[in-house]
Amino acid sequence: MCGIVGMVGHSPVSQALYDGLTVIQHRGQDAAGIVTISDNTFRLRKANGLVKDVFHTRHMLRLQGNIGIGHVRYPTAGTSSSSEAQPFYANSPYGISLAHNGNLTNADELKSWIFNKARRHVNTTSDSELLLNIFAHQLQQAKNLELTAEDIFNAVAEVHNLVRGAYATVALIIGHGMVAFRDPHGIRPLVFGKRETEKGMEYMVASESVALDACDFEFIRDVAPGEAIYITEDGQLFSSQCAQNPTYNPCIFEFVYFARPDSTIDKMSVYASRVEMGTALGKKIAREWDDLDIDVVIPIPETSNDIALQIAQQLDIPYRQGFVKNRYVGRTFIMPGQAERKKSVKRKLNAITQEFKGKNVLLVDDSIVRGTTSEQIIEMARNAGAKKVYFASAAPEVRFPNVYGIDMPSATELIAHGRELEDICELIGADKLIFQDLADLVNAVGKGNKDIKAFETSVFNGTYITNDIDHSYLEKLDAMRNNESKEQADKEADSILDLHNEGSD
Ligand SMILES: O=P(O)(O)OC[C@H]1O[C@H](OP(=O)(O)OP(=O)(O)O)[C@H](O)[C@@H]1O
Ligand SMILES: NC(=O)CC[C@H](N)C(=O)O
Ligand SMILES: [Mg+2]
Repeated sequence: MCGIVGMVGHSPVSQALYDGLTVIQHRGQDAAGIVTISDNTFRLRKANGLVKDVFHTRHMLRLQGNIGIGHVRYPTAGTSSSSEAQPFYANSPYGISLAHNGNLTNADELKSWIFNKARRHVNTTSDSELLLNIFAHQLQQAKNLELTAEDIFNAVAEVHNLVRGAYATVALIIGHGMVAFRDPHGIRPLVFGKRETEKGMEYMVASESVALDACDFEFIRDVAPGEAIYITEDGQLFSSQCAQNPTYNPCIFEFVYFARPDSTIDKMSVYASRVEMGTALGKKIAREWDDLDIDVVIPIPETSNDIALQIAQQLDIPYRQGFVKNRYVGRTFIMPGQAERKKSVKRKLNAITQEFKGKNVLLVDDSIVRGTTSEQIIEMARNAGAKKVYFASAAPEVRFPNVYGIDMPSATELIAHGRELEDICELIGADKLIFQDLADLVNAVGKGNKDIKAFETSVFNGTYITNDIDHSYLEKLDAMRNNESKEQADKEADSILDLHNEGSD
């Protein structure tokens, strides 16, 4: 999952963008970038790495201007090459720069369209660069040199007509301002807020509300599915619904894993939804495991902490933090390669022997995806002396690939794909295993906003909300992005793709 942020201010914005990116770092650890506008010129710095490593003082000094956007990347299309770090830039019309969270599902079609209809060449394999060029081409159709808000909204409407998939997007247009828009299903989150200053109102858009909190912006609201927000360089705000048939289908996995608990997405508190997940799963455990002989409930840090505490309370069993998390190792699931993910679990988590020795422990995680974490953690618990190791997942079995911005392209890499409970339990080495039911998960998250009639839940049930995903699409995606193919593509991209507009060192 990537993270995006954008700001229109009355004084330099680079520090607020940096701070905003730092608090949404959990959405992407691979690359980071900021672009600002000063004197009608883009100032860009982007590279592979964490926010703290990509931006040094010399870069921050270069990022002048009162308007800018930023991105943290977790690659889900193309390669991990720094040439595909964001924001991307197109020189025509006006000079546009764009950052994208999500994944387009008709990228091949769009690539042909952009060449044949717009005669534009896109040199990387990134779907986000395609999105930028489609948007740029549509803006080019405006009649007058000076763009109006209506011209911008018409361009977004045309983007919605052409592009399929998930896209929460923020873009800068030189001489005009900042545009943010969300796909017509609202799959990826996007919020905006305001901050009053002596010089006037400032605005920020971000993937998660926590970025607004960190930068002292007051939350205004979520950008609606299909809606676009346009803020001019001098701070006038316009908004318009640009999709014909928008529906509200946020990705449920944001609540399970991706988002920070202190964020609110589409009026639903991520923390509250995790507590509800704990209540529901606790009830299921009490219902289904009649010979309840659990001595202690232990979370697998960090995302499952709130869920495990609630399960412990529900079952009236002690809760202990039996694993210590190394604060210098990031999230393992969003690391780009399986080898690195596997190595990182032991570097990240270590057991406190006293909490395991001679006890029946219930380990709780938010989800089991590839099984990388659960398998190693259960072994660690046994090595620490646990008598019995039970395992609970706050999400149902993940059985289907994701095509909307979570890098799970290959069904065969998912431990629950084509397997039933007993097989999965045996594979991860647990004494007992339990998964949340999908209806309970939907209910736990949906409690916060009764207007959401359907979440994007494809990884659990194989129903893709955009209705354009079939077997052959998934086969192609698998061939292109399974572990081996990705490694190969990354190697090739590093050696071939040296032509890109990266900010210099
Ligand atoms: O079955 P797997 O493929 O291992 O994926 C699931 C695990 O990965 C995530 O943790 P991660 O380390 O990414 O981050 P966290 O610290 O936020 O829990 C998630 O919370 C699970 O623990
Ligand atoms: N996770 C995301 O949102 C990724 C955005 C885009 N598809 C990329 O790979 O850069
Ligand atoms: Mg985890």
